[in-house]
Amino acid sequence: QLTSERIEAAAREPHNWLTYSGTYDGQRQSALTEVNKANVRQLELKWILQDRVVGIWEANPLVVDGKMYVTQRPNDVVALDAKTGKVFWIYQHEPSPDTKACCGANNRGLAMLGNTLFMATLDSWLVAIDAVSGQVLWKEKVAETAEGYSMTGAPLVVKDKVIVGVAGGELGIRGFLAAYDAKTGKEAWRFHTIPAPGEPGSETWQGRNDAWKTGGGPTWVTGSYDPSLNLIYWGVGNPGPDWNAAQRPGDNLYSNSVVALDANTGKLKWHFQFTPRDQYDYDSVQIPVLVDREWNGKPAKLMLWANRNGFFYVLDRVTGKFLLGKNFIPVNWASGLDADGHPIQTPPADGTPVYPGVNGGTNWYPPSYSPRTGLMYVPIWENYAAIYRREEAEHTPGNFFVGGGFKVAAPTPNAPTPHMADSGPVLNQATEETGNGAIIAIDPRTGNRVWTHRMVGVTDAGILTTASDLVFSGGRDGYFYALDARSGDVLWRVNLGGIVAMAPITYAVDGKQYISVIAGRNLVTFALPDRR
Ligand SMILES: O=C(O)c1cc(C(=O)O)c2c(n1)C(=O)C(=O)c1cc(C(=O)O)[nH]c1-2
Repeated sequence: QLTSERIEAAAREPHNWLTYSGTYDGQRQSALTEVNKANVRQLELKWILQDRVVGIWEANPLVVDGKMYVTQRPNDVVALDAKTGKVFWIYQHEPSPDTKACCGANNRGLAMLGNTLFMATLDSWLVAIDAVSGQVLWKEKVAETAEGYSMTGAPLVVKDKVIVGVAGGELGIRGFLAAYDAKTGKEAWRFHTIPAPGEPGSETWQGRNDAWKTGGGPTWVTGSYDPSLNLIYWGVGNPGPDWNAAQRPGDNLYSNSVVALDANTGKLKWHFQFTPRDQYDYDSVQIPVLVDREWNGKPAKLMLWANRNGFFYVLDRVTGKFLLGKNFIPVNWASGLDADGHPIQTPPADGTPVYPGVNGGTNWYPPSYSPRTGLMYVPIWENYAAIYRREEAEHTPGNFFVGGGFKVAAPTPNAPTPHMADSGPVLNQATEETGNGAIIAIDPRTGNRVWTHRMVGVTDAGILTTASDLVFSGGRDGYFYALDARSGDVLWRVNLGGIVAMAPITYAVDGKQYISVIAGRNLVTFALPDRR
């Protein structure tokens, strides 16, 4: 039985991976050390699970007491033996073909409580599934496909509730987070990321009277949770329409913000907006990384955030106060941050390149933080810009509401596979991307880069760190890497032949450490050779 107490203390059972980021703090750091710098080169293939569908596979598996649970696109759930890869059961939900998702039939994984798994489906159902039998226990409709909503993120279980976010920032939605009773599926609270007239924040929507109704603010990546403060932290995406900010004068709260909500009631405790009145699609949906360490000589509860807009931030997570900010790549949409962390916006002239481009300096890819090195590890895109075209957007329910378009500014030769190339019922917005991917280590005390590991092409992969000072990640070039967490040196790499588009995880069964990563259609699991 997976209790909420066990999830809260997940760091104490590193043989399991109990929630999206491994632990509630979003650090994606494992205490397992069997695989270390000296032996990582000996990692060998243990088993592979192949997806039935072609397309980018972004799911984060959960591992609970020797069993693994993972989703496959569009909305299959697979239960398997974490040691051998033997499949126990597969549950298939076929999302309604009417569903429009901006960026592919993505699904990033499950949440679990007790013996129940929770999946948010592309057509916006929250489905509760019995982890033993694969049977549906209950299903709730979270939002309407016809209004432009979809769901691609993994839910987050907090105490007795399941919290879900929505996608649809390009489709004229009004974003929200919703909490459901894990047993019954009854809705417990809903927090709208775009305030209605009269609510606090509504003064930042000075456009047409109903601009807030189609104001975007999606919540498509899983947030973090601090049990000591009982606060849920969740990133909010772009305002709508995306490119034509002229249609929505004002700062457009709570788009491109982090919101801190009371976990019991969904009431807003504080917010911090990274990109007011965005016109570049800088969704601030990155995973909030919660870190307890000294700040100015005193113990502090911090939040670290490398944002899609190209800036790295340190916030006080009790109050939301801005402590430090610095760009981690060259940017030209802002000349810097003011004393409160607000960007000093310097919009480049229309028709000229904006850095970073539409995919940002980083995106949804999970970062990692190691309390051992004190460094934050971030997958980034560099040398990557977009030129925007802005025009009047007209809203029709369920259709794209973007107000223009963009093209990638400077395609590099031999650009890698477009990551939004996809087929099926889902519409794609972007067809080409370029730039260089890298993994960087940032020192939170200064915001400076400590090291950079450059890749061929860009990356969609998140990062796992371990207490043996290893950094695992991959790229669109198909390589899976182990780097030295202190120097960034490549200790081991293997070509898996497909895009690595999730964060690796690690777990142990019968005392043996495994490392799983998805590349292309394959979930590949490695371990050290068995001792004979
Ligand atoms: O505004 C939204 O609702 C929304 C949703 C999603 C998604 O659900 O995957 C993406 C984006 N925006 C987006 O801007 C983006 O760059 C993106 C990349 C990806 C991906 O899975 O690689 N999804 C999304």
